[in-house]
Amino acid sequence: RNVIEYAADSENTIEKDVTAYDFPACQIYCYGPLLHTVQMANIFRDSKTFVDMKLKKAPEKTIEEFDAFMESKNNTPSDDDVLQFVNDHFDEKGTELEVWTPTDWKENPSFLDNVHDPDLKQWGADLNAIWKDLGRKMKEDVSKNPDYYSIIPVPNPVIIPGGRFIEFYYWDSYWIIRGLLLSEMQDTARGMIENFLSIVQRIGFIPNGGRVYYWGRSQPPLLTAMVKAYVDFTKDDLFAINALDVLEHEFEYFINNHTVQAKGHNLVAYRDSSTGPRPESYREDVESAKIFDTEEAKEAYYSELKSAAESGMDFSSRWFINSDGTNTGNLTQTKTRSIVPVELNAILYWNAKMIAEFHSKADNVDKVQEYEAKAHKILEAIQAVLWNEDVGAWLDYDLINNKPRNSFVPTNLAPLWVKAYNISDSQKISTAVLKYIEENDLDTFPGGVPNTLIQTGEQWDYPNVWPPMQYILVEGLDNLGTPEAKNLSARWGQRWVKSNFEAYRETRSMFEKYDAEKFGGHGGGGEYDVQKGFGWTNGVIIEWLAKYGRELSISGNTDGAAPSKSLISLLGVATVALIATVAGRYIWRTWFK
Ligand SMILES: OC[C@H]1O[C@H](O[C@H]2O[C@H](CO)[C@@H](O)[C@H](O)[C@H]2O)[C@H](O)[C@@H](O)[C@@H]1O
Repeated sequence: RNVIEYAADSENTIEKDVTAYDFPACQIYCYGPLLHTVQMANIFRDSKTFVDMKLKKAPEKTIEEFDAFMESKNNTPSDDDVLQFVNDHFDEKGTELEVWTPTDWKENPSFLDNVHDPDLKQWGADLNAIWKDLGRKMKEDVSKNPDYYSIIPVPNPVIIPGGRFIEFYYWDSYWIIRGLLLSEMQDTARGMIENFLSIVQRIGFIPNGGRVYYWGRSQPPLLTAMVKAYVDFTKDDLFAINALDVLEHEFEYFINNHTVQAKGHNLVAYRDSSTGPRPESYREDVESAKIFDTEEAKEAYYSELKSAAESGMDFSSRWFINSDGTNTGNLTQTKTRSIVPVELNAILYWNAKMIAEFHSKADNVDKVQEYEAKAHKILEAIQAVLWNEDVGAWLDYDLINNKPRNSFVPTNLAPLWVKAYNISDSQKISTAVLKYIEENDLDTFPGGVPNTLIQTGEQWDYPNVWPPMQYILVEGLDNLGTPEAKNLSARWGQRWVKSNFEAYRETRSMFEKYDAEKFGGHGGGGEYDVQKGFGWTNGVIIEWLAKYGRELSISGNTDGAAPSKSLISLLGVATVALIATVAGRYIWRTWFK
């Protein structure tokens, strides 16, 4: 049965989660000799291009013709031969989609009334208009002939991230949906959430993005939070109540498929259930896997890479564990499956709390107790394994060396965002966390807080700064509620808005990531060019224009970053030298002349 047949089953109780074999299109786009031959021929600059192309003939027929083609070329076709085969059998990338103007788009959403600075107001209006560029609708043929496409059919149009990402991405959609709600586009937001609910009903979980080749992994599970955002904005409690079965299913899917043990507690870690290299970055993975001698070792490495992709942080020194147990090294030391990540556990705690809250709206007393108890267990585990009193933050846990990973990542503060701590400890945590921020010099970067303090060339490492991570930090500090934490939160939020504005003023573009070192600078590195658009970036800025718009002004636009500790010590040395020189001269003149 294919995904459409799953959808047609109205009862839709999912007995198992899907595998690649449930998607006939997977024999083209997820694994096998055709995928290998085309991706290794290096005919497209971006490996994602090929897996996004539509088939001209049914998958089985295409495979048959591919086998004949290989035989005719003695199994050694030239790159030009392969290109010819691709042109004969595939349509261009993206032909399955139409640009879609959201029907509920409004010219002057009320968040703009909160923005007083005229330049920022105009920028807010420009961002609101970008929703129209990022709207995509699937052509009817996709649901009639899903086997001809790698895209996963969904009932409603979507807002995409932009650039090379022309399909939905799971965690990106959380910030997109919040931005849509503030832009008064409730129908579009609801349509996207309904797409996700239908995907869980058909597939059992939400894949990384809207393509069959992402079938083996998810992304940070934010569907329940999307429903919560929708209900908070619309007060439509019934929407949440009706979604409960699906939300529970997704929650259980994560627990059942991601649980690991640490210090006697059950926690969750990212993982992937497919085999082989990432189809969308096939050649890159095969190349970097060359250092491994055996097929088994290569396979384990592919799994680590795909698990890192499930985290959304692909790739980063955050996931490196080298032989001495530290995170220096390179991509081939990626060991995602052996690291207990702070934010994934915090998000699951949050999901359990929100599911309990939705059940309480329906007076389902037993279910409220059940999910409160699940939340409590996760919180206990987070407290016992991840919170680190000495450091003043939560730390990922290394299951190979059985020790915390004391290295900065914004997710170390993710429990503040989802309130995964004892609220009565707020003052103590605030003191500890602010000391941690100070010690790591995190307030000194003009372009935002970097994702790590280690430079590896990977896109989720220094100096790149990512919108969802700024959001987690800023909202987390705000939630903490102490005056000091709230003050820092507002400064970081406003700095981010100003820096994004500076980049926009210079380039007229919104980027997927930015540069911590440069106020108004965009990010780079990793395996593809920096992308523009950009869904989550726009969502976060719209939210913070609404939040800070009355007090924000960009006249004399500067970062307001604190001087770094190294700069302070440099200034200190310079001051001492100056005083010594002046004093020396005085002594020389008065005593010796
Ligand atoms: O093609 C390489 C990788 O691209 C995606 O990851 C990046 O973009 C996503 C969309 O904005 C974002 O969700 C993710 O955090 C980024 O790292 C994709 O999600 C990966 O699976 C893929 O391998």
